[in-house]
Amino acid sequence: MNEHRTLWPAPHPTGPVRATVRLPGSKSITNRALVLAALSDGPSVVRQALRSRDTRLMADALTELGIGVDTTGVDWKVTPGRLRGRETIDCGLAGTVMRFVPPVAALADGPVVFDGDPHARLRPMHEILQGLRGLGVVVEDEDRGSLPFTVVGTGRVRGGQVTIDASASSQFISALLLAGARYDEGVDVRHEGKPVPSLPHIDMTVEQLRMRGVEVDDSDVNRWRVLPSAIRAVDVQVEPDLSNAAPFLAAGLVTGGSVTVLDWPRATTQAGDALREIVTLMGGSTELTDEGLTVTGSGTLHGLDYDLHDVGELTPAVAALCLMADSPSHLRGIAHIRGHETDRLAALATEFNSMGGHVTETEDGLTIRPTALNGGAFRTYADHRMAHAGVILGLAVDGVEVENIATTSKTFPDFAGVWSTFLGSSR
Ligand SMILES: O=C(O)C1=C[C@@H](OP(=O)(O)O)[C@@H](O)[C@H](O)C1
Ligand SMILES: C=C(OP(=O)(O)O)C(=O)O
Repeated sequence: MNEHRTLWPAPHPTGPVRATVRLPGSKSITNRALVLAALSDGPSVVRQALRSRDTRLMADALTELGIGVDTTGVDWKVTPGRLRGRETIDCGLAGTVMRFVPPVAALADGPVVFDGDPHARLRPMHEILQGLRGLGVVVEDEDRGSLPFTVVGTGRVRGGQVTIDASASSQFISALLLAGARYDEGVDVRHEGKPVPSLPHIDMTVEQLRMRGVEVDDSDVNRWRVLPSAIRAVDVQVEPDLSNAAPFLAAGLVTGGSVTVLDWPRATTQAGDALREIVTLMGGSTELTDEGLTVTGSGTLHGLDYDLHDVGELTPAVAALCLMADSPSHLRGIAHIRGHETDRLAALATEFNSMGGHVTETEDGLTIRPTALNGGAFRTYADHRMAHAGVILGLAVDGVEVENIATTSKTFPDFAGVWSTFLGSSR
């Protein structure tokens, strides 16, 4: 049977879930740390790097470009070197690879070809390619504005001022900032267009740059300046991936149990930290201690009227929770997630409705009305977070079968095993 057609019976707990879990590292932090380590002035270590498809693709991409990336241990060692062209980079379906690596490849000494999974060719790239051109880089894409394309590296980049429309993805901005310190004039990036989504992710980029001694001015709205400088090699500790905590916290909330995610940071730029507010608004309680974050549910969920513009990657999990609420929900500000791993608004509406849901797509979000739900096959469209939505549904509904659960390997090693063990460890 084709692996992608396989259906995985989502565990359906029969009582309140009371369990603790330690989560793998953050994709966003790991991939930023790898890029910055590659551009640094000496070797450094990414401690407890996330070992998943997206981070392996990043390690492989940097290796192709001539960087030493030793991924044999829990801590990954990165040794910068001369950036090499005449290579081909596989981006898979990773936004962070297809957006963050081209500005690095522009510093290589020859052309670098980029391509990825079939769906990756549909993800927005035009504005970042235009941004690179505006900074003096030659990019050949036969006017596609998407993968595949070639970045013609010449060993150096002029840099300077550029204006792009980053309303489709914050990663366009992050990408130019991450490599910008290594350009002759640094970068001065302005955004013009509808509001930039996922601003916490840009804050994460700025924080990671400043940690390495790079001067960044983000004092104006829609403008980010990175001064030209060396990037200091710094060892970093990767935080647990808080967006991937969503299904685990949902287990406490949906079943009226209590779940602890260990090592939840007290302060973080991760978008997933918004789960604390969302869980509370839906009727759960949260407690943040030195051990981690504990979410306790009452077994009843309230509907949500919420703008997810800053934290769009949480939408599939939050929408699944809304499906089980006692009142309608309106999720707004997320038109851009039509350009994520799949068109997430369409995919969520289609799959939830096939389980008896009453979900309608709006121009920039979803309206979700509570109904009686049924089991059945839940399709995932090669999207890890669709699989998370499916297993959350399985918490409340018997007989949910999640297609291609292995798609979760994009950002979570052995999610199915960890999820089953976690639910099985409930006291
Ligand atoms: O920079 C990053 O690490 C990310 C930025 C966000 O992208 P968008 O701005 O395209 O939503 C987020 O959704 C994605 O999961 C990771
Ligand atoms: C949008 C996401 O990923 P990517 O980094 O591929 O854009 C995501 O993980 O939800």
